[in-house]
Amino acid sequence: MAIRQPVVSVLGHVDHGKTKLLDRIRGTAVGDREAGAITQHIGATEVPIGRIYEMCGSIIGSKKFTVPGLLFIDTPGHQAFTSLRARGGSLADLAVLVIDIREGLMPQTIESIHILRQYKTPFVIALNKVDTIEGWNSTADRPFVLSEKDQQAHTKEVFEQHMYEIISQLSGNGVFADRYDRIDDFTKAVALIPISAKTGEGVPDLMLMLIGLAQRFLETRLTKEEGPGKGTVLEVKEVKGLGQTLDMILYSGTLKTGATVAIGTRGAPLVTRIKAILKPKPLDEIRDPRDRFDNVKELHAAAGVKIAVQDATGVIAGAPIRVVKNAKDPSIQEITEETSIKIETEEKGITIKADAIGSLEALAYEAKAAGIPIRKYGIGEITRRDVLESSYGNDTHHVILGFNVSTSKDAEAEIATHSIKVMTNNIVYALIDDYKLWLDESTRQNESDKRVEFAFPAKITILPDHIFRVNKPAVVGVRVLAGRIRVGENLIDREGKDCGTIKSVRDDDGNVLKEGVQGDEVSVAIEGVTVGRQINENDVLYVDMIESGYKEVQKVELTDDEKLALSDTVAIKRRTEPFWGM
Ligand SMILES: Nc1nc2c(ncn2[C@@H]2O[C@H](COP(=O)(O)OP(=O)(O)OP(=O)(O)O)[C@@H](O)[C@H]2O)c(=O)[nH]1
Repeated sequence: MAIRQPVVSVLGHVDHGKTKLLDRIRGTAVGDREAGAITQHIGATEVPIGRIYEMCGSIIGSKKFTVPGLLFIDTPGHQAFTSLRARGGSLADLAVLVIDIREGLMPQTIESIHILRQYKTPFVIALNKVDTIEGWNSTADRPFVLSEKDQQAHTKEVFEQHMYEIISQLSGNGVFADRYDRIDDFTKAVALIPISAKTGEGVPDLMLMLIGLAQRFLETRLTKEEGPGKGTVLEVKEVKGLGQTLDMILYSGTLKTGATVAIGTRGAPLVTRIKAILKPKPLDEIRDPRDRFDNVKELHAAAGVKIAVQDATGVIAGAPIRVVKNAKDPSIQEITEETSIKIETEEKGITIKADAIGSLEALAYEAKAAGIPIRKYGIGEITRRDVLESSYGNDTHHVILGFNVSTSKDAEAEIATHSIKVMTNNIVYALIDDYKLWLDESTRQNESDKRVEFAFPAKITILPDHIFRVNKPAVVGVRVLAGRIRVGENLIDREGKDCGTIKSVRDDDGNVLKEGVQGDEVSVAIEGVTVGRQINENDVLYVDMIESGYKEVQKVELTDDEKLALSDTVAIKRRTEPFWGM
């Protein structure tokens, strides 16, 4: 059975070299036109197997592959990866995760790992910029395993140090990786290929590794399905002279001029007709810029192509496209299913928004993994309606997380009025972390707010030789034995007798304090008592509590000392009211 080229995506942290690598691959792919087999693509670069044999020279040995080549998606980054979908998963059959050998794992590297795992996409790691290792001796386009042999012992050592550092960072993130030429079982370890996107070193090894993995593990997935074409829309463009065009990747079957196609939109699928299938002419054949394309009658997967269609209203990037018999074709239902968003919602939860179906699902996936309930979700900017609808439930749910989206002007006006917390970020897991931090902070805040609302258990003792004033008010030095005391609280003694009200709390220097906490020695002004009558040196006093306050305080986490002070207080109260607090 014939198999098609795997579709390959390139992901990684900003500036780690994704674009440079794709540029290098494009340069590689063009190669020698005389060698034939070079096909120009839209939105993708094909590296035919013949070219890979040439590039790899001796390192490939006598191996032969039936995989006809690799089709790299030209748009790098995990946003492209998640928004370009096929069969409900990612369009990419394989991925290359680019890591700068000097920088190691960065936020978007980790994000990419999460996404690859979520989509179960097999990947290899391109350890980029080896040419920046001190003393590295570069030879353009050489396989890494050969290039490495020519390096000085010290340079090799520095290289290995960097590599092992990254291998250990990866293992800390659950990825067990090793240098590709040291792996025996590719089902157990992720292949790490040192490369330089600048000099092209290691690029042959990378190609070989991708082809090898596709051949060993993806044969069934890549088996050419004959029949109606299936693809994914990359971009919708209006082109002068051609009208509405769609750049797309055809990943299965055949596409013919004149065929009827169903395409995903935000609403019901659009059914339209292909007016023309356009392939870019080789650069050296373009004499007139208006004549950049060749018309083809028929196209087989996998390929990147531009099609001119009669109508493209409402078509979104990342949408599925299928050849159908007519507007009643049952397979249109599949389009509806593929464009439908599958996110579990709960009665109480937060709102999430993202720029595309794939990224929204990625955000939902991470939220679920972090135990964050979702009540509402949607694609596109954060609107006034989102804000209004997020003010249900308790405060911790008054939150909107936005991935790669902006907030509309009229929504901004409502955010403050409805006390909605809006967090946006272009890294999914950073967004989840932001939410968790905010949640911790606001839980703490709520707790301390609650503490202010009612008296807290506290136990103090009046220090000997610290009577500064006898009455009106009495001013005495105390040590806080447990809990904390605040202005306005009433004090009682061990018998439950009233011992006045705290009017002020001050430190040694006379500064006014908000409170005195366990371990503090402070001076307090107490109104309603006289030293020598109701209170005395060495007396132990407690903060008086009311029953409703006691019930509230039980909901708050108390320290062991506070618990002891509380049980003392309860015992005192029950001397006069046996059922106090029950
Ligand atoms: N020395 C050296 N520089 C490199 C290499 N690969 C990339 N660079 C440089 O690193 C910088 C970032 O490379 P890009 O390809 O733009 O990185 P990117 O990952 O595509 O970045 P974004 O598109 O911004 O996410 C550029 O200045 C490149 O020239 C390499 O192998 N060696």
